[in-house]
Amino acid sequence: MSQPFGNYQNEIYFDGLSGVLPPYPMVFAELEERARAALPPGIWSYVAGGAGDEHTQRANVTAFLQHGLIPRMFVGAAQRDLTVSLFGHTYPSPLFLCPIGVIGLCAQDGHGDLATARAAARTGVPMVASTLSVDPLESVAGEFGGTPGFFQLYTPTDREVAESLVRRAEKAGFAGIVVTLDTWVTGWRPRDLRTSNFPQLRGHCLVNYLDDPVFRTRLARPPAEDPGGAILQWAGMFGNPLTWADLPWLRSLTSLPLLVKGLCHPDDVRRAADGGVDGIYCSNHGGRQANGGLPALDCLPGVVEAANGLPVLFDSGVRSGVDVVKALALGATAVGVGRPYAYGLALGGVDGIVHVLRSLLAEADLTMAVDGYPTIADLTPEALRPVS
Ligand SMILES: Cc1cc2nc3c(=O)[nH]c(=O)nc-3n(C[C@H](O)[C@H](O)[C@H](O)COP(=O)(O)O)c2cc1C
Ligand SMILES: CC(C)CC(=O)C(=O)O
Repeated sequence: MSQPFGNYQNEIYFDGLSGVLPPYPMVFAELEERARAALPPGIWSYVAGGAGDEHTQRANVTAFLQHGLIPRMFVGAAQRDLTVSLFGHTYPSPLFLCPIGVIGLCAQDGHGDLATARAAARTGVPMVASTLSVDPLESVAGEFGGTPGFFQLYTPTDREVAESLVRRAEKAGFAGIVVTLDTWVTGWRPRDLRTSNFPQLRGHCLVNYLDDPVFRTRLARPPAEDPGGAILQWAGMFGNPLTWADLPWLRSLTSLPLLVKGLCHPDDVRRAADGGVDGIYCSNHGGRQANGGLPALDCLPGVVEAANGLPVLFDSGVRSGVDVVKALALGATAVGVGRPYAYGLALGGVDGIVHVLRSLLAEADLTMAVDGYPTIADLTPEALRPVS
């Protein structure tokens, strides 16, 4: 049995009774509103924004409303089990922290990557650490405590630099490599075009390249002497339009578990599985990359079926504990928290992230208790009906 996450509710009640108001919002709408006020406008619009008119981004969220949980009685769900086994490690809950490239900049001290890793250590919720970080991947992994996290690779076109990043992630103790496939080019993002701060934001998140011994051999002069040259060198190798022909090479890069992020089509899932990946990560990048697509949740059942038993990580649109329960019922092995934890970080650093995670878990746990689904195994598509 995992820890009773619902106890967080009692803690808040008792704090409230002793006159200490909960310092952070309990629901996403308020979290978002307060983060908007707390973050510098350019960072806010970058994090909150998406592709085109953001229809897909909104649909990711509303898709959850199309599914209703059916409560079951006489189940006696007094004990719940939310533990999940992933690649040989048992995590206390099915949540994970999505890779967020500029998460570093959402923290008041500019070290949001480290803060996220510390929140992972405190909650047992693993972090998928982005290549695009403010803090070096070795320092991030150094904060994981007993919660092994994953390294998300943006694959540079320079294969030796890619290999070096993976070697470093292995050496730093990451538990797996997540290769993101849907962002080799940035989508059409009107909010970023309006604020035109995207290049500057990215420029702050290149430490993993600038520190990399192989990347540095590609530079005429060290980054400290010629920062502009280093950024240009990086920009020239960032976007790698990978094809299926690259999968054997990606697979050969590591013996760690390899996951591919951004898969929504069952045929792609089957082909990736045939190519030897260890896990599928179903996501549409939170609607940041292509507008006009299906909500990621609608793709999940097909992905799960095609994955044929491989673990399926899911993100895009998760805003509540009930959303977590629904994604599990549709077959996700683990459910990713994206923007909500960025907002928690902006409001309260490590404590803010921990609060967001504990709130999601308390709501998920209590929903499973009330609705009579005590374990994740009990959550099947049968637990859901379409909302008319
Ligand atoms: C500001 C921001 C930066 C992101 N950076 C990355 C990244 O570096 N690598 C990656 O694979 N996904 C990145 N993502 C996508 C997330 O991993 C995830 O797919 C998405 O946030 C899920 O959608 P949601 O935030 O609406 O729940 C980013 C998302 C946001 C909001
Ligand atoms: C486009 C990348 C540089 C970062 C990212 O993944 C994102 O902003 O969604």
